[in-house]
Amino acid sequence: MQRCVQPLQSTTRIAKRAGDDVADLLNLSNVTVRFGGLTALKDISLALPQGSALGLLGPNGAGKTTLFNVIAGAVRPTEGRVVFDGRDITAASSSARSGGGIARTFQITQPFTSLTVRENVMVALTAAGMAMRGAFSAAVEYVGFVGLRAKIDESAASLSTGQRKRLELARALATRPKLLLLDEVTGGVDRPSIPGLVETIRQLHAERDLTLVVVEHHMDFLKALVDRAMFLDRGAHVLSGSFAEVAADPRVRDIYLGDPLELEAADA
Ligand SMILES: Nc1ncnc2c1ncn2[C@@H]1O[C@H](COP(=O)(O)OP(=O)(O)OP(=O)(O)O)[C@@H](O)[C@H]1O
Repeated sequence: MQRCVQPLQSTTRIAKRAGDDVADLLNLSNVTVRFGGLTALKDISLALPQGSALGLLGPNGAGKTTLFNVIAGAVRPTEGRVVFDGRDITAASSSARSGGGIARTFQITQPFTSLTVRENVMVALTAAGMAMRGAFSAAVEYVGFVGLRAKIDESAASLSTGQRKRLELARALATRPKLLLLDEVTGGVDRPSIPGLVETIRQLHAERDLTLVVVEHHMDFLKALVDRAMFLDRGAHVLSGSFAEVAADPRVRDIYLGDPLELEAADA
C-alpha cells in the first residue's frame, strides 16, 4: 500500500487494507474524455482492488460525474482503456456493464413513480434475469435491507427524498453488483436520516465485499464510507492517497471549506 500522496499522472492504486494482495476489479488506463474543445478528463489512470472503497473529490466541473459515466458506460473515453473483472469493457454498453456487475445511483433519483416500491425493485431483478414470480418475493430482501419494508406496497411517488435514495440503492443492489458507484447519495436527504443511510451503505461494503466509488459532498459522511480518496481538478488527477491524507491537503480543504464541522470530522 502506498502511504504517501501520489504525484500527478501516476496510476492511482487504491489499496483495500495494508498488506492485502487483492486482484484489481477495475482498471482505468490513461482515460481522456473530450467534449468538443473541452477536456473533461485528462489521462486518468486508476486501479481499484476488489472490496476497496474510493472517494472522488473535486470542485464543480472537476470531472467526477464524467468518471462515473466512463465506468458505467454512459460516456465512451476519447482515449484510454477500461478493464473490469479482467475484461476490456471500453466499448461495452451501459446495459452490458450492468449485467456484468457495475451499478450506480444518480445525484437525482429516477424511480418509476407509477410503480410501487416492490415493483421498482422487481424491474431491476427481472432486468437482471430473474423470473417474475421469484422477483416478487426476492424484492422483499432488498427493500428490507435498505429499511423500506413498511413502504413495500406504497407508490414510489409517495416517498421522501431520503426514501427515494434508499429505493435507488435497493434497485442498484438488485442487479447484484460487484462495483457500486454512489453519486451524492446524501444529497437532498434530510439531515437526521443521513447517518442511517450511510450506515446501510457501510454495512453493504463490509458484509458483502462490495467495491465502492463514492462522490459525496459531505466530508464527514465520506469519511465513514471510504478508506482512500482521489482529488480531481479540471479533469486532472491532482492527488490521491488515504482519505485522511487527501482531506488534509490545503487544495482539498480550500474547496470543501465552509462547513467547519466537516473539516473537524476530516481531522478526527
Ligand atoms: N455531455 C457533456 N457535454 C459537454 N460537456 C460536458 C458534458 N458532461 C460534462 N461536461 C463538462 O465536463 C466538465 C466536467 O463535468 P462533470 O459533470 O464530470 O464534473 P463534476 O466534477 O461531476 O461536477 P459537479 O460537482 O458540478 O457535478 C464540466 O466542464 C462539464 O460542463
